[in-house]
Amino acid sequence: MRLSPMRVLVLGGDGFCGWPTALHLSAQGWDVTIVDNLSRRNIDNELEVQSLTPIRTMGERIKAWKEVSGRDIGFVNMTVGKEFDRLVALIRDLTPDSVVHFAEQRAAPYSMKSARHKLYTVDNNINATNHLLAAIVESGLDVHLAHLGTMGVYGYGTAGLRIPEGYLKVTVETDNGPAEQEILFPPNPGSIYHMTKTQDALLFQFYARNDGLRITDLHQGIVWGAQTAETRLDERLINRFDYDGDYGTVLNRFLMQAAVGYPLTVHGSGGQTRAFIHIQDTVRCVELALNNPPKRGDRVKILNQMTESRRVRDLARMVADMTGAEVHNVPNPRQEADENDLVVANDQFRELGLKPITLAEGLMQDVTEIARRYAERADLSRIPCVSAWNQRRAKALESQARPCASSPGSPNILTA
Ligand SMILES: O=c1ccn([C@@H]2O[C@H](COP(=O)(O)OP(=O)(O)O[C@H]3O[C@H](CS(=O)(=O)O)[C@@H](O)[C@H](O)[C@H]3O)[C@@H](O)[C@H]2O)c(=O)[nH]1
Repeated sequence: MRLSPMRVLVLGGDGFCGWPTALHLSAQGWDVTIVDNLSRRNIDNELEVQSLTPIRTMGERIKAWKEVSGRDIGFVNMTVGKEFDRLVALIRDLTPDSVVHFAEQRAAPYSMKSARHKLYTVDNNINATNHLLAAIVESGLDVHLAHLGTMGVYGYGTAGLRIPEGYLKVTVETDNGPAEQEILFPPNPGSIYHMTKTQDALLFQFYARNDGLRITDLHQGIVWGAQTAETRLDERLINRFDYDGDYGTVLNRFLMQAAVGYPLTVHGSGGQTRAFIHIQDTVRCVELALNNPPKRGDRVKILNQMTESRRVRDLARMVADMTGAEVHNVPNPRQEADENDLVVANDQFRELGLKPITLAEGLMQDVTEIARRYAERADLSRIPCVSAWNQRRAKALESQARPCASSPGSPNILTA
């Protein structure tokens, strides 16, 4: 029996999912090292926006965790997709059992902002994944890789199909009659960001088959909530909270908008149905994935990391009923279906023992309270989503923009 703690590298451990995951794994007894180039903080500078919650420097975060838990977390400042030799040396030096890979630009609107943002997202994300896979091979070590992927690889036009976990059963005609096969689910990304995750999936297929790498790809839905058991322990451990039009995700945005008295920004009819998961379940799922890796020689293990599907307008209604907020239907900057159904299989995590947190009012109030507590840090001019997917959407935004601001800084609402 192994007595030393399991070792894990958390790439992208400074981000919204990475930081609470690093803390959770450390609390569970894993020996954690964060690898991050702090790019998310630099993008805040570029966009001239900041996390609603006052996040601390990496040094302060790690010091606070040591004080609170008595446990050490290591930190290496590195760009995963650019510093190959350092990455190989780090893996050889630390001999991790697992690597969790969050080190990608994760916002669809940011990836669609301009040509430069498309190039950056493709370059950063695909190189990070390829460098990591090649580095694991180069190290000669048997390291399990768990990657944070997205539900968005499936697309949202699956016409009532219960979306399986990564692989689709198909019947093909052969000379001996019909035969069943399982193929990788056909990718159908809705943004450059989502497209990079579909490319990652191909890299995983190749390295698993060619080099026998053990890989888990977690197809995660939209995360909501802000805090986990560990980030709540001390204000210095607080997680980031994005509310701006590029990085804020829909439910957290609605809860924040309600808290600061800004009408809820439903894109189009709000008939878009998406998969959701609470941040506490995210960290639990990553732990479950690390504790249940595929065997060497197995195909890539793909799990749908979501707990429930909801329609955007239903979420807006729930938040409005809870808080009294107004709901505005605004022109949709995205090239996406106005209405879609979404039924998703998540049997594997349930079989591993996940007891999903659902959209209970109590937890939504928790987020609202955080938003209220830090409301004075909000810059309301950063709330509208202004990154358009294409010229047609950009024109629709421009032509329908009718500022109703009565004073500087008040909501610049677009009416449909
Ligand atoms: O103020 C808003 C913001 C968004 N939406 C709509 O809400 C839906 C979801 O948007 P989102 O920004 O919450 O989520 P998305 O861009 O899909 O991306 C997020 O969720 C993905 C999971 S999934 O959506 O692909 O399942 C992750 O991969 C990404 O990293 C994460 O940023 C979209 O139809 C969008 O048009 C609104 O109606 N109003």
